[in-house]
Amino acid sequence: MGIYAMDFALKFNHSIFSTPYPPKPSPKCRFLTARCSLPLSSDGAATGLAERPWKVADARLVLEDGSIWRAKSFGASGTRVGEVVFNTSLTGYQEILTDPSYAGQFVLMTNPHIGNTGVNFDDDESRQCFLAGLVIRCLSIKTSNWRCVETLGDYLAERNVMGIYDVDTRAITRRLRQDGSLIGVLSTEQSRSDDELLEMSRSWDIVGIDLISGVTCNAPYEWVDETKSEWDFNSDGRDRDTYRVIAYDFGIKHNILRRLASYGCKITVVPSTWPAAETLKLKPDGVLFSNGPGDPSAVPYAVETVKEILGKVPVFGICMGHQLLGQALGGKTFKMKFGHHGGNHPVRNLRNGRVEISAQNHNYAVDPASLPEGVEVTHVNLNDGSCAGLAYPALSIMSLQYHPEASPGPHDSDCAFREFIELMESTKQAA
Ligand SMILES: NC(=O)CC[C@H](N)C(=O)O
Repeated sequence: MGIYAMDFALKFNHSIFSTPYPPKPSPKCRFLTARCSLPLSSDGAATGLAERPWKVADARLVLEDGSIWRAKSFGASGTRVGEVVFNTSLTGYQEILTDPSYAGQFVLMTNPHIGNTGVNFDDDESRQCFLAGLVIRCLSIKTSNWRCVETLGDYLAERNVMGIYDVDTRAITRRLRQDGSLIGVLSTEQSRSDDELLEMSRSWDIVGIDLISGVTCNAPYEWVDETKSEWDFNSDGRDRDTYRVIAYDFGIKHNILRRLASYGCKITVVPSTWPAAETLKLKPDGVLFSNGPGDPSAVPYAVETVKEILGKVPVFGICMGHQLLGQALGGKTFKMKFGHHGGNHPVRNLRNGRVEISAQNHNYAVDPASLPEGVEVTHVNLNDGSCAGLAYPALSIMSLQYHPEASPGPHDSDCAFREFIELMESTKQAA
């Protein structure tokens, strides 16, 4: 970590140190004093993350546009190819690392300081990290959190995930915003030439690949865990009837399941290829189509399953599930320039006019103009006007392009789960 980063860390933590902000001239000396007195040998050695004087740039990120970004590696070593996307979340890197929707992608965090809260036992959103790698500006040399059990670097190394730091994430983000998503190759292998890595990046594409088959579960299972009481922020689900929900796992995040359970659902999670007929045989009150990685046009089998279920039971689609619903209704999806990835995207709920701050992670979107009459656009992304939610009341369909379960938050859209419960309730009563 450079002096700039340490200055940032100290300014950022000014309230902890009770120093005024902006600091008066004298604290400048205190920054340097603090930096020199960092206990590198004790804490540094314990975390394994101390920047040693001899750590030099040992990794390259080669983008398909021909740019080469030298960086320092942490986590696993090797060579990986993937699509580079930037995420603007300030918190939640553990949840992001374990969101299966990032399969095939390098996640670049725009927050310049990552790793400071380490990794804990509770925050994984799936059984493993499926992403291609992590790209960050500064790797925290210390961890500080009451739940921390491990450093970010150790966590990634154990899971064979590559990370790089000391790279100009701001410059790469500006390039992605200007030119759109880019494929990149990350490598620590000095034996590979720049040209070889560039060729690799240019001969791979995320479009048209079924990434869901690599992340879905192998067999159906029951899910019972609710949001833990110390974390629950909404008691809406208490004292309700129970609803039997089948959740299609296209890369499902655990917090979707926890929120459904907290709202009183009895959930069976099924693999992405689970036949619609088997689902209907179980006579569920509702079906959830989950989030998931990659191109929704590359999984026609999933669209067929959705089609067979529509109109027979209330359904809720989240992110990939929303895109598959859009296609099943006859609409089209398209790839966005650089997508939406972050925990701070404003969305307008057109039914009640309310603005929700939402967590988002998608590169594709449904084209509302391609949808048949009767399908209602219920939510709009306020950053670019793209479709953020759909409903088709005649067939008891609702869907969101973003994440109502957002973990670690924001929680503005949690009410979508209550709406799904109400959809199942009203359908039950009408039967
Ligand atoms: N989070 C998701 O479900 C992502 C959906 C899809 N993979 C996309 O990038 O648009």
